Amino acid sequence: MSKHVVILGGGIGGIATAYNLRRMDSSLKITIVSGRPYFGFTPAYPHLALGWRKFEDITIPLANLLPKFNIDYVPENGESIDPDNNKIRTTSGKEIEYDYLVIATGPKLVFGAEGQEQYSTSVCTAEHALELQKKLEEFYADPGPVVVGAIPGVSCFGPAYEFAFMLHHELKKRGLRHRVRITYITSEPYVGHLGLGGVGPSRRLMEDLFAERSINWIANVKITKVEPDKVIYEDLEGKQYEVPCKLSMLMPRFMGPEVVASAGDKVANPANKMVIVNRCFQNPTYKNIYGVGVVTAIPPVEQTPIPTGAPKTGMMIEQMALAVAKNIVNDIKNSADRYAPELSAVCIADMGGDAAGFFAHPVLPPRATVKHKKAVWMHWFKSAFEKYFLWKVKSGNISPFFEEKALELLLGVHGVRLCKDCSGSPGTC
Ligand SMILES: Cc1cc2nc3c(=O)[nH]c(=O)nc-3n(C[C@H](O)[C@H](O)[C@H](O)COP(=O)(O)OP(=O)(O)OC[C@H]3O[C@@H](n4cnc5c(N)ncnc54)[C@H](O)[C@@H]3O)c2cc1C
Repeated sequence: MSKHVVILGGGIGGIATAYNLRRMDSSLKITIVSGRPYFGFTPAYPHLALGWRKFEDITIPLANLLPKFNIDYVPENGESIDPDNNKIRTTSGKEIEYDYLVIATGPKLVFGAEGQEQYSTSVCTAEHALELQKKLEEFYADPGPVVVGAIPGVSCFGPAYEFAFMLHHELKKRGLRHRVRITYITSEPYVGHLGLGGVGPSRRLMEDLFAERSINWIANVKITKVEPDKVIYEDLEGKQYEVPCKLSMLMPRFMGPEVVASAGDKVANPANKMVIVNRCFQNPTYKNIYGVGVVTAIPPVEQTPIPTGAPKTGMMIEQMALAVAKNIVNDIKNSADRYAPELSAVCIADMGGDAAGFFAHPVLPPRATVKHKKAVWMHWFKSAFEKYFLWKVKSGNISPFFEEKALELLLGVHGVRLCKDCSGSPGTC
């Protein structure tokens, strides 16, 4: 009888794992369980907030898409996991048995500063971005100071930089830029750290980009409170300061959702409830459970005075999805070969007219390759990549051979590597 792989989550990680599995083994039964009825291209959510994209441009309904590739779809969230009996329960109480479980739920958002959820905004989901779009329309009619930034414990800083740069661009276009003071406030020890310990000259570059755009910055501080008209932060000595604002967009912290915690401490990291995985993204205790994407527990790149985490970018997630699919298929075939993702990070901060890109390979230093580029073509590249990624999702082929070849030739990235010993922390193979 064919094996059943259940995947929790229909985002970048879940879809990429499902498509890789389908390509590698046409006989597998694959089920995606995901309460959000669409695939959303998360990197375009800041663009959605600014009205530069429509919801329909960057989302694809799952119910019609997945059956085309012989993937079953359950339009509900997973509520609990019973790892000893190999089954999950959905929010409606349906029990689904699995031979292999891939947890790819993305993060639970933690709005850790007092008043953040109430008085600030976010671009982390399409719904948040649409809400922000409405607020921005009111804001343009009566503008004032803006704070953009990240609270302590954030791992995903890219969207905050992007939003600050893109808002600058939009305000200029509307002839409003001179009426809006923009301040970037962050838990990173310096701007351009990005949760990655910096990438080449990212500190100098980000400082220059902010200075050229008249964006003030305050780094190495803890945002503690948001009020309707101000953001309050604390320095390392605990001294408090406030910055007035009419609008703020602050990145929340990420942790694992309740469904991961329900599987117990051998699956959920006690500190952040993310999925405990080894180098090959397999849970060390329950060997038929894997993690892919933002929900996996990866150690920070370095300790920082105010806690920050390592971002899990799209390229890293595609590499995780490829390794996990290979490992599941090899396990079924009784092959001993196991693969670990290389974990290479690409961050492209769109700035409206141009964009700044960074490449770190691998993410954990020492790095073999570090590249950076700021150019007009990078802006067009990011927009073209969005269309290309959505095409991949629509066509059911997430890892076309030409993409693998191009990454190998241009960046020296192979995506995954054969791993002789899976034990050990992610990114160390
Ligand atoms: C605003 C933003 C911009 C970003 N921009 C970039 C970028 O430009 N470049 C880049 O490389 N990376 C970027 N990232 C980082 C990363 O690529 C994205 O976060 C990416 O979407 C993560 O993919 P994922 O599959 O782990 O999670 P998601 O894409 O969030 O997908 C998770 C899915 O699981 C579903 N789910 C949640 N709970 C459950 C449950 N209990 N049961 C079943 N399903 C569940 C969710 O509804 C969602 O559909 C960005 C992140 C954010 C937040």
